[in-house]
Amino acid sequence: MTLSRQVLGGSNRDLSSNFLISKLKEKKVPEAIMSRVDESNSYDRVDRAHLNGHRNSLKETEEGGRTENIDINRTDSENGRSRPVGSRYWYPTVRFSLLFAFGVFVDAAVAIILWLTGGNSVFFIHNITKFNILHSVFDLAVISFCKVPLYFLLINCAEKITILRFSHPHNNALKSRGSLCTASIVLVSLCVFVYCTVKGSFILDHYVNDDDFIAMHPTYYACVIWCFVTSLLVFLLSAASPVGLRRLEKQRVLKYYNQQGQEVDENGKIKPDNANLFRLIGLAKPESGLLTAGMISMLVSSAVQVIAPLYFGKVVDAALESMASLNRTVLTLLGIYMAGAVSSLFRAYLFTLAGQRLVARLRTRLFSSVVEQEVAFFDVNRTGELCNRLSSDTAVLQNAITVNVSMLFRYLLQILGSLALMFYLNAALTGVLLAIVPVVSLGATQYGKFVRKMRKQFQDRLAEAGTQAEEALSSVRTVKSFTGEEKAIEVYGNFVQESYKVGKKLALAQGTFEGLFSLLAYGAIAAVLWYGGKLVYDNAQNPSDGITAGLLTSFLLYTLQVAMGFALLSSLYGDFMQAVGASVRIFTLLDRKPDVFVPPNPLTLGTLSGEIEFKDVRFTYPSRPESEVLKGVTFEVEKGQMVALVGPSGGGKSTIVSLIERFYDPNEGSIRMDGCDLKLLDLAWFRQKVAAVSQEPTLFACSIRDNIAYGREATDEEVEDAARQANAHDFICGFEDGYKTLVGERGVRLSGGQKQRVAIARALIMNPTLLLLDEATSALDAESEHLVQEAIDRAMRGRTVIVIAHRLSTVRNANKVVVIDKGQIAEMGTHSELLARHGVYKRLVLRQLTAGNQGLVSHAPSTTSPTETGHGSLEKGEATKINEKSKNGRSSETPRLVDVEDSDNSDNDGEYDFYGADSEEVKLLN
Ligand SMILES: Nc1ncnc2c1ncn2[C@@H]1O[C@H](COP(=O)(O)OP(=O)(O)OP(=O)(O)O)[C@@H](O)[C@H]1O
Repeated sequence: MTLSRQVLGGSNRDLSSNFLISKLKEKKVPEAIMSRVDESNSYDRVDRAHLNGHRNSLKETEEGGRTENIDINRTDSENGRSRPVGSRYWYPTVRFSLLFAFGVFVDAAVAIILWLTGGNSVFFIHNITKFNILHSVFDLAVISFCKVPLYFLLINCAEKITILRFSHPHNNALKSRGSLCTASIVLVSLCVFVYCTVKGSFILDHYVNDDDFIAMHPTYYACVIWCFVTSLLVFLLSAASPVGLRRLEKQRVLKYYNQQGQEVDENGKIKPDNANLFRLIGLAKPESGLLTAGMISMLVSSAVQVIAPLYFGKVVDAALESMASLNRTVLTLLGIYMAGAVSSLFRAYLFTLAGQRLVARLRTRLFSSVVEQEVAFFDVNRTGELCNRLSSDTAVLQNAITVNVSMLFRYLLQILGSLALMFYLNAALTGVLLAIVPVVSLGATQYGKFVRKMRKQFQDRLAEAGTQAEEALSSVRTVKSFTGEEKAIEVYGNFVQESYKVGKKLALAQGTFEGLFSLLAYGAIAAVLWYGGKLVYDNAQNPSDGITAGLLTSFLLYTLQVAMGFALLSSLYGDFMQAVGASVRIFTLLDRKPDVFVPPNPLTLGTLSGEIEFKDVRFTYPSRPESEVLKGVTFEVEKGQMVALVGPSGGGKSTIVSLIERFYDPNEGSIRMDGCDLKLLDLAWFRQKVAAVSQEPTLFACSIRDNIAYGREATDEEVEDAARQANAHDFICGFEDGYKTLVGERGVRLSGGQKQRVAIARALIMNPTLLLLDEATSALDAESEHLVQEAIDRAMRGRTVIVIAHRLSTVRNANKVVVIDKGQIAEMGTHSELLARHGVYKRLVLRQLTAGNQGLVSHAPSTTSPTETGHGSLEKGEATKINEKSKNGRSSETPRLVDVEDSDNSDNDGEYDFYGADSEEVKLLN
């Protein structure tokens, strides 16, 4: 909805309102708004706490002076945030009072035009000089002229009082003033309606019963009918005005402003100007050349459409005249149609082409805007929904901005051109037709509103169903393995059913509207036919009277054309409203700035050694602000070191890795790379130096070669070299298409182990300084695990590595083991140091081993039996002992997480000597 009018001003009594006003003036805020702010009225909604905060921050800035140092913890303004200092209500442009005023204006204009049409004739003069209620419509024109300012004044006053009453519901003085205003509107409209009805009845009575009745000019009859119909409508609208005006309370929007006068949200984030019609049309600016050419073609084709019925009539008259005349007229008509066909071809081609170009550009822009969003954005926005924006919303805009705009102009030209010619052909007949138009238009507007609401609901339901389908289809393996097909079908079916319910209502509304519309349209045709037939009859009696049969034919065709034009226009209204909805969503995405701190001068270091320092890092996921995930984590990783992160599931290990990749920024504390805060580094440069291999790597649906070379341009040799290092070369060569083998969506055509090795090759080809690993274990068979482990071991050499460790062999080799528990560092040291401490780490090792799991971090129940476990996972001795333990009554197939204290105190007596591979460890565990 286009919001433009600000009515109430919020000002600040605490902070000098002069300050706000001067700031607003600096930003060239329109005078209208300024005066409202200046009013310092009682609708003040300034958040005092915010203002005080703002005042403090101002003070700080003044005291601190200007400094070149960037305080990266105070990123508010850089991220487009500044506290709101005031708020105001904005009201929609298209609201009751304006619609009412517009309607009254059109009503008066048409009435006056109909009166003036009788000009240059004796009727016109007699109308004024010999005024008679039965023969003049001068009185109707005067009433129409006078009622416009009166209604404008009254409705404006009523609206102001209604708005004041929103804040002062118990003010009796306001209440009575409001009632007086409303009563005045109703009274005036009632008087006008009564006068028009009485006058109309008199004229009708005399027209039908009085043989001496002196006929009026034809348009004066139309004027009487018009005034009767519109005065009834205005009276009904006046009676409904209290309800219409009160709706403003729901329609108004509270907007917040910062000290610069920019619109912000409650949190102070600058809000983009999301959707207005000009911006929507502005999207098509690059296509202006095509659209102009299309418009010219459209003008020609519309002109043909307007002229054609005239020639239809001429053909009828020519047929009654002579054969030669008929041939000539039909040939001319054919020529006109040919011109119309050629121009229609160009019109359709040019507008559709412009639409296609626009949507292609919009989709690319939208996709790049979405992809550039911070990772947290994707935590709260579902992929299916975003895909919907890209596909359906852009398609709606494509049609609205190009094809629908062309249709709008076409139908308008068709209606206006036809009406002009109709007036030219016979003004009285046109007047009869025009009297029906306002009723139809009002119905169409109401219908448009209803359809807009229903379509939005329908689209929303459909989008939800689409999201469900996308989720189920993209995880079809999981769905099938849990025999979730029926559930997925049911869930999808429910959403489709919901959309169907709305669709049903929409269908009913559409049917009802079309039925009523047809009734009115055919009624109009019948009325025209009757009156036209009478004129043809008069013409047959006396050739100087009435009209010819050909002219009536033309007139009927014009009537159909006007009726169709109106019908199609009303359907366009729904489409435009849908486009406005889609544009709000699209502009919101297009305007959204990624919530990531970008330093003014991003740094790139000459060399990156890979030293990392976490200093008192605290972090909360934006999507779950109530629970802090990292609670003051401090540790260091030296150059070339391998650091293992271990700890219970959900402790925060992956979060640490995500923070290093800068998917998120810490809320407090800092992460430094080679002594430099991560936030100050050039993000793209930094990410080139870091490679991550996750437990379940995602591959793209392209060839193996393209997957390996995803991070950078690489030669075939480099790709092959990386694949060799990752133990992937042999299996790739085993495929028929070798490196050109397509891996399928998310790599479904490769096994888990193969996928991981391709992912390792993809990381290695980047030659990263820092390698982030999430070791995978459970999903692989012994042989793949061995190959993957070997590839990982090789990849780790000569780099700084942070690994979320699952294997004893990994932690044993780590320079440092960091135990993360409940978002804090529980312990830190080498494997043997930690075992000697009898703390969380030791308990963790015992628990996992007792449960028959080989890992230090259990994510999923292991399906690998201990005897199958290869060298990469557990040492031979370790496997044997676990197996023995299984035989002792604890099945390794059903891992049991025993109570930590239990396992520590009772179960471990002499049982955990599987560390026999290393006698020191065995002692420590016992
Ligand atoms: N994107 C996210 N949005 C909100 N909360 C999250 C998100 N990712 C993780 N969490 C929460 O943060 C906490 C730590 O998760 P994290 O994945 O870092 O743990 P972890 O130690 O790596 O666990 P695991 O070993 O099971 O992978 C968990 O409580 C988790 O629910």
